[in-house]
Amino acid sequence: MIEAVGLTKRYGAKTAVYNLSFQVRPGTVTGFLGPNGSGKSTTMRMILGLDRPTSGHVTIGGHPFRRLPNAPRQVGALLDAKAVHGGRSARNHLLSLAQLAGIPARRVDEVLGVVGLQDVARKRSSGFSLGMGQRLGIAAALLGDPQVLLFDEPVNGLDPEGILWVRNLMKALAAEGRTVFVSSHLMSEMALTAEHLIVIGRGQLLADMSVKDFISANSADFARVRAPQTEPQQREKLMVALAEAGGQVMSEPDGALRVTGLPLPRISDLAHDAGVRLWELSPHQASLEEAYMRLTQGAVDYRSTDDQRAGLMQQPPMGYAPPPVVIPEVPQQGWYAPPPPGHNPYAAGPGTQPAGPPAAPAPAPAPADLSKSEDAR
Ligand SMILES: Nc1ncnc2c1ncn2[C@@H]1O[C@H](COP(=O)(O)OP(=O)(O)OP(=O)(O)O)[C@@H](O)[C@H]1O
Repeated sequence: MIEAVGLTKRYGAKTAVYNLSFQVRPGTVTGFLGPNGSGKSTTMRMILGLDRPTSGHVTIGGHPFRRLPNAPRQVGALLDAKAVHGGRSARNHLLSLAQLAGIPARRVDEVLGVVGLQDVARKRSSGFSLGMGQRLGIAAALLGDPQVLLFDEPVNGLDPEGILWVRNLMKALAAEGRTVFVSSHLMSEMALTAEHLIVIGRGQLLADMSVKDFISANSADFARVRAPQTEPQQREKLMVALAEAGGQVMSEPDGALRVTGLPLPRISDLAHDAGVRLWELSPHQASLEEAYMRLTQGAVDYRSTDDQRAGLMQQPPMGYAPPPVVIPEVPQQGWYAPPPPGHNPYAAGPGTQPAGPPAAPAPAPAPADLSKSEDAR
């Protein structure tokens, strides 16, 4: 088990991590989430004894990393897959790590097989793709067959097959009773891999709970309702009926209505009573991404100016009750189901907007070189 108590790290005037307390338990994959610059890498580096906490402490199995007997056999980590001597072959890189940790050479060939690099084991790692480098980094983490594993963005650069492989590997390691702590920005992947989440923002704990609880605590399920778009007055009538019955109604860019606060049968009855035909009435469950965005949006440091124009900085809460006639639009595109394949009968309807991909995040300022230990920087 990993246990952090009051963990704080300051770099001069910058507080990277503040008063962080959490436990990472064995037997499950624990996801570590947070916006860029929120302190995830700094926390992982403190867990691994590479950065010294300004205050507080963190232990693995009850010991600070630096006092763990035979640490490489107990803890494996992938922090920066690029931290490899490019002139060495994959096998020689792992052999040198194994030698330092007193691990037999045959284990090197074993882990090369596990990560699927056996055929390129004697090639120089400088020629490796991003995904191959990640696999080599994962091999290094597995070398000592450790009970505790930390992975910082392990699927970075992997193709879909590689992502699936990492997902299954993390789950299998946890199912063997190991402690698996993994950071990622890929929410859809985290939703499939992790059972538990630790979420931080600006260095502080925002959530420590199961994925299921996290989603239900930070999002609301909603109904999607669509009246015939060829008859705008029907849509107006429906909006008024739903709002008068206490529903919170928001307009999606393609003209559908997103309704919270009313169960589906009630929406159906209200539409019937108002004499409005429905083209769609469907339940929608919020995703981990939506719940995450909702929780962390106040803690995002680096944001594209496009996002500001799109209103991502002032997103109204789900409980926002609009005036009966002027219905706000759902500000974030891409959070709802895509239109059906093939001919889309709603595509030409009023209020339809192209559902482009979410704006790319702004490039963060050049980060400090985290591949070196604090003492070396
Ligand atoms: N050695 C350092 N000196 C000064 N500031 C640092 C140093 N290391 C990290 N920071 C700062 O601490 C904050 C947390 O950085 P950290 O890399 O831990 O965040 P992160 O959550 O891992 O980010 P990302 O998701 O982008 O990898 C950032 O503001 C970063 O600039």
